[in-house]
Amino acid sequence: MSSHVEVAAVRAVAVTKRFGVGPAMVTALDGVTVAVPAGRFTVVMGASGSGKSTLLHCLAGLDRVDSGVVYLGDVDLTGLSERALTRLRRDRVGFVFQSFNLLPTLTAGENLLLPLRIAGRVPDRAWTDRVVDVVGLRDRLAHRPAELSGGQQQRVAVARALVARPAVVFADEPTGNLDSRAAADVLALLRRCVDEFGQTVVMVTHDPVAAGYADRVLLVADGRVVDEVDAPSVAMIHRRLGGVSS
Ligand SMILES: Nc1ncnc2c1ncn2[C@@H]1O[C@H](COP(=O)(O)OP(=O)(O)OP(=O)(O)O)[C@@H](O)[C@H]1O
Repeated sequence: MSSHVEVAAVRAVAVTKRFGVGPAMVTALDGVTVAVPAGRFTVVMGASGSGKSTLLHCLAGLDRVDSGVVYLGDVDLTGLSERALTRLRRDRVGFVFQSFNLLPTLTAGENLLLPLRIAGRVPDRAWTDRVVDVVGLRDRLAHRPAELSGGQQQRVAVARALVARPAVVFADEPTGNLDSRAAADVLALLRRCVDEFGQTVVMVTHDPVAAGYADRVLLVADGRVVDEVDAPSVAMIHRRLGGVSS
């Protein structure tokens, strides 16, 4: 038996989330209890509409839950005011979305420092330099998004998520708009953030190949986490997905 004690970076306990009312009501999360281990790369998979993005948004404090509790570290997000939640998201959470969400008028360098500037924080030069090197953007910092490839834009977005040293980086289909080569670059980059910085990463994806980069895969079906697979092979993910996505 392992004596290793897994520390959760973020946890959901009996979380329920519904959208709409009456006959149009959808239960997107149906009593989810799950822990995301710190310093690991966790991937969330499942069929379309199974609740993956809703789970990510609830874990990240982007969406309020209807019942249950979400803990980021030991902070109960459900007990926070809007203001406190906004501050916590700004200081403790990084986001990467499918659409890169960069400001077109700013350079890559300005984009990646924007959240810190908005927060009134002074960037840590040594850390920012390290992040820029890891994402491989040193010679692109003066370029605007339109002058960058999709893969490069997404790497700026990953750097932007990292510079504030968040407790958790949440990524929702970060490779969804990329060709397979750029996607592989971004996935390798996220993997490196975990291995070199001890960053906690949680990523929603449809792509079993992307799941092959993960330490753990959470399989979601009908608003529930129905399986957890450690150190999955791509073939294993295909098999398990086949079992839940009918
Ligand atoms: N804002 C919303 N209003 C109404 N229903 C919603 C809303 N967001 C999600 N839903 C519903 O909740 C369920 C779960 O949606 P969610 O986006 O979490 O699924 P998903 O697994 O991420 O799907 P996909 O892979 O297609 O992105 C779906 O039935 C969806 O239609």
